Amino acid sequence: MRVLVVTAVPAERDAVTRAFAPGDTAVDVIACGVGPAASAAGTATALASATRPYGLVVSAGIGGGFGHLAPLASLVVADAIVAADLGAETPDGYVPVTALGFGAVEHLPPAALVRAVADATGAVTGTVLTVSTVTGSAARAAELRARHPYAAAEAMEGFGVAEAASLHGVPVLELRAVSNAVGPRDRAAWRVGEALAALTGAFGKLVPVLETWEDRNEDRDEEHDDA
Ligand SMILES: O=C(O)c1cccc(C(=O)CC[C@H]2O[C@@H](n3cnc4c(=O)[nH]cnc43)[C@H](O)[C@@H]2O)c1
Repeated sequence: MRVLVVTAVPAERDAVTRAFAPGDTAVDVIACGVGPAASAAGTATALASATRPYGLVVSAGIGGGFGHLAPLASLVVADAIVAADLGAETPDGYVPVTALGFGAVEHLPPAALVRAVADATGAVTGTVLTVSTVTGSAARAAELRARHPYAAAEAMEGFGVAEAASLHGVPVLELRAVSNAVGPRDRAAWRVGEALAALTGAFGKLVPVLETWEDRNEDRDEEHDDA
């Protein structure tokens, strides 16, 4: 199975790439830029121009962690990838686009794969929010936590990657290494180096997981072929 890993910036791409042996052609890692629009455009382009199809897309990088669930340098694997600010403000509060009759605000990665990734890497599982604006206040963090009680992390690309993957019928995962706490802005407190090292460590443990998952999927495909 070929895997496409999508990061925002080159430092994240290189952290993921460091985990793989030179010449391993089963995994392609690309940096598409910051935010859901750049990541959706880059992922869709990569999927559409692939000469051999991808069996999985992974949105990966650093992210903000919610409270005690996801401390600095810990890992979060998404059991739900949720667009947290795709909607409308109304007098009664925020309304997601789905309540307005449009689109989607959530993608669900394959549950068995999420469990396997969590077991292999020690990642916490939870909702990973996609935001267009990094949270910078305690009030906004509390608002997001109230709206998404299972949120473990926030980042800026997962939902864009997931929309593109969904359009192409490819399953998606999101894996984040926590560089900072979600809350009042304190850029000096971000621990980017530690988070990137955690990301490399996590991907080093993922290869056997992906191979096992591929085998199981192939078994399932054969069962379907027989039916
Ligand atoms: O400054 C650096 O050396 C550096 C190295 C690698 C990556 C960065 C970034 O700033 C990447 C931006 C990327 O990070 C995600 N992110 C991280 N923390 C948060 C957060 O609290 N809320 C939302 N997003 C966050 C996000 O996905 C950005 O694309 C810097």
